[in-house]
Amino acid sequence: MITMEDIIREGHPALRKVTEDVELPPSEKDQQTLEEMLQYLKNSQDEVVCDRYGLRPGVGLAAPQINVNKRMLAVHFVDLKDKLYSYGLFNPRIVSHSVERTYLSTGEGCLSVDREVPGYVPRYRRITVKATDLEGNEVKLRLKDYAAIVFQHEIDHLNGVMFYDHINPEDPFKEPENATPAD
Ligand SMILES: CNC(=O)c1cccc(C)c1Nc1nc(N2CCN(c3ccccc3Cl)CC2)nc(N2CSC[C@H]2C(=O)NC)n1
Repeated sequence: MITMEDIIREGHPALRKVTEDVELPPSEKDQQTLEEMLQYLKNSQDEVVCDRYGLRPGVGLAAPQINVNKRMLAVHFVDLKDKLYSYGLFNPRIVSHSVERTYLSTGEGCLSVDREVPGYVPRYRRITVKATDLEGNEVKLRLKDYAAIVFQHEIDHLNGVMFYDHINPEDPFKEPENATPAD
C-alpha cells in the first residue's frame, strides 16, 4: 500500500525529470504500481483509512511522485456535475486543447508540496487526452474545467513541471487572460 512515506517532496530531483514512456503491453510490475496509485487516491478520500494511515487527500497522483520515472498517472474524483473519473493511465498525452483557459479560484495543492503556494494556476479550459488504461484499452478523454485542471496538474508531473511554475510571480492572483474560474 502507498502511504505518505512513499511520496517524494519538492527538492527531490525525480520531480523535475521528464518521464520515460511505459512499454506496452505493460509489465505486471507497471500494472501493479498503477493500481496501487489509484488505490492511494481512494484510500486518501476514505476518512477512516485516511486517518488510520495519516494520508493527505488527493484526486490525482503521477508516478514521479512515488519516485517512479514512468509516464503513468491515476485520477479519482467526481466533477462538479457528479461525473466520476477513476482511471489509471499509461502514456497519457494532451492531443488538443482550447485557447480559452480556466483556473481554481482557491489555487492548487500538491501531495509533493508541504506548503501553501497561493495564486491562480492558469490551465487550458478544455483538453483532449489520449492514453492506454489499466485494462489495456486506448482511451480518448474530452475534459473540461475541474477535470481538465486535475489531468493537466498530473500530466505536468510527467514532464517535470510543478503547479507553481504557472503562477504569475508579479501578481499571483491576477486574472489570467481569456480565463473563466472552474469553481
Ligand atoms: C492551495 N489551495 C488548495 O489546495 C485548495 C483549497 C481549497 C479548495 C481547493 C479545491 C484547493 N485546491 C486543490 N484541492 C484539492 N483537493 C481538494 C480536497 N480534496 C479532498 C479532501 C478531503 C477528502 C476528499 C477530497 Cl477529494 C482533495 C483534492 N486538490 C487540488 N489539486 C490540484 S489538481 C490535483 C489536486 C490534488 O489532488 N492535489 C493534492 N487542489
